[in-house]
Amino acid sequence: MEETVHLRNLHQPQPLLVVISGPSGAGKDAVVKALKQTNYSFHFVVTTTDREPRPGEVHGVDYYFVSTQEFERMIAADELLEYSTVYNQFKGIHKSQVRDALASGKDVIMRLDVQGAEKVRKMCPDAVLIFLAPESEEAWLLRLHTRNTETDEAFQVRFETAKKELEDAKKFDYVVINAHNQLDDAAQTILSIIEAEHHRTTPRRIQL
Ligand SMILES: Nc1ncnc2c1ncn2[C@@H]1O[C@H](COP(=O)(O)OP(=O)(O)OP(=O)(O)O)[C@@H](O)[C@H]1O
Ligand SMILES: Nc1nc2c(ncn2[C@@H]2O[C@H](COP(=O)(O)O)[C@@H](O)[C@H]2O)c(=O)[nH]1
Repeated sequence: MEETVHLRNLHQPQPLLVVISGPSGAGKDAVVKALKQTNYSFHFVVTTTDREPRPGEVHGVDYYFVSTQEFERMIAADELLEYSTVYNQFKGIHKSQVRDALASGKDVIMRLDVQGAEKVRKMCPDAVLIFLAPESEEAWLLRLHTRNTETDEAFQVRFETAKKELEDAKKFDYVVINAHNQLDDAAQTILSIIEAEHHRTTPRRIQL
């Protein structure tokens, strides 16, 4: 009698939880936007925040904008998977959003500051952590200045925080350089990482 060969069991990709992190101005939002423009189908986690929307930001697309009181209610009700105070404002991720997306079989991508990424690592060791970084200090400063969304004081806080965050890059699984005017290359590298992750012999298993 011939032995059965279980080829079908060899490749069974599981949905990934991918965290894109890195210092302010590294290009996290830009790279997520670039990923959305590719054929890759994923769920982008929309963060809830109590900060005011910036011009052009859309509720439900860029963030869920809520009052501080509503955010505090979510914390008390234990509705958030992760939350942090980032530059004096609350940022957090609703558990149900992530669970529903993973249950649908889609990869889930979230962009978090570095402290948030570390919290997700503790809660979910099988998450894929990607540290996005600019290629030089000059390019990075130019980028942050060109975006023109911070006061001088806020800018300085982000810059000082970023210097510390760079030291944490080694705790991540991957580092991707988002070189100036090479955004599509950075997005492509992230897609390659995700593709490779789907071919692991032992798939990462996300349990929340
Ligand atoms: N590769 C790149 N080349 C040139 N400009 C870029 C590149 N990547 C991003 N940018 C620009 O740099 C600025 C900062 O990018 P972005 O807002 O995506 O950073 P971020 O990491 O999400 O920052 P924050 O953490 O403060 O939200 C934006 O104006 C964006 O358009
Ligand atoms: N810890 C978390 N950080 C988050 C989350 N969503 C976004 N962020 C990060 O906050 C800063 C500031 O963002 P901004 O839009 O106000 O400039 C930035 O680094 C984001 O990546 C989150 O859910 N948790």
